[in-house]
Amino acid sequence: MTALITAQNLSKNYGQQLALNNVNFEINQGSPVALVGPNGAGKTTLFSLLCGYILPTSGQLSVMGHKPSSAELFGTLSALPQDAQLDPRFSIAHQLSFYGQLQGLSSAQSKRETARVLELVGLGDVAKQRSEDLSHGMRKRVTIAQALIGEPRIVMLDEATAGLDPIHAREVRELVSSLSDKATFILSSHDLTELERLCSQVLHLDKGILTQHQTRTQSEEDKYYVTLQLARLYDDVEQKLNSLINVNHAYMSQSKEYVIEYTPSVEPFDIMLLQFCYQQGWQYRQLVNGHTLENQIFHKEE
Ligand SMILES: Nc1ncnc2c1ncn2[C@@H]1O[C@H](COP(=O)(O)OP(=O)(O)OP(=O)(O)O)[C@@H](O)[C@H]1O
Repeated sequence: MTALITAQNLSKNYGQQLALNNVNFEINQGSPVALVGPNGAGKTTLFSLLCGYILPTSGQLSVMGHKPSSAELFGTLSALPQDAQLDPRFSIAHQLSFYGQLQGLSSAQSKRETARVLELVGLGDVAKQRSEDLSHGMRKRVTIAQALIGEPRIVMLDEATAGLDPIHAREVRELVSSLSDKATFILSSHDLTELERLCSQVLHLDKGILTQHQTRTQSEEDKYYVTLQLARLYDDVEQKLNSLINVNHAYMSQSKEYVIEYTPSVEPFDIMLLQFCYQQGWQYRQLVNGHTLENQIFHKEE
């Protein structure tokens, strides 16, 4: 499969400030991709490079085989900035049609396109309303509809759920998931856990350095690991886990959370472990096969 986006030895300096440091990655068409990292990690810089707003200091970036700012990519990639606002003076339909016309659609085409994208985000009935009549979550969905005008193949959403309450944030995630067959979404966020289930690939940036991680598919080397989260702190958990016959090594990865490497046997290890928790009187919160993504990224210990 040809990659949709390829970055090779990509670096970006702002004067003395190194924002991206020799970054390499590939993004294929399909499931959403998460771009995660703390403030100042380089996420916006990477988005800006992909959009062709700025040029790399060194290295190559290719979007569908073209340089980001090239004319061939017009209309195939869209980006929604974190602080995208709707104009309170105009109806939703009026604004979206205007964006359609900016993309080169005729008035009639842009009206049809507006109806299509509003339908896609489940807001076909708000076309005549103004943004102030809509909830926060609905406004966000309208801006996502705006990003879908012209059927781009890549849609980049910067902090799509920032400032939304948990219910609206979940709605946006579900919307992105349901639209994943229409475009490849790249979502940036500070919050890894919110994107872990939605995205199949995570690009983790920190101080301009990138690491790539696959979610969902469990790698071979992760096969005989489980991550156990207990509901509370108990005494000597690590020691007791290490005394179990099938356990090769258990360590506390963070408060109340333990990563356990085991040797498989006839009895499924997870059942045995839960029975052990029950015998010890330990209440558990969750048991995950393999390392959690958070552990893969932040707790590469031992
Ligand atoms: N125009 C600029 N001039 C100088 N330095 C900049 C510029 N833009 C970004 N930087 C610096 O580059 C680094 C990466 O910034 P960037 O905005 O890409 O990070 P980010 O991950 O998007 O952060 P946030 O989550 O806070 O938006 C930071 O150290 C930032 O201060």
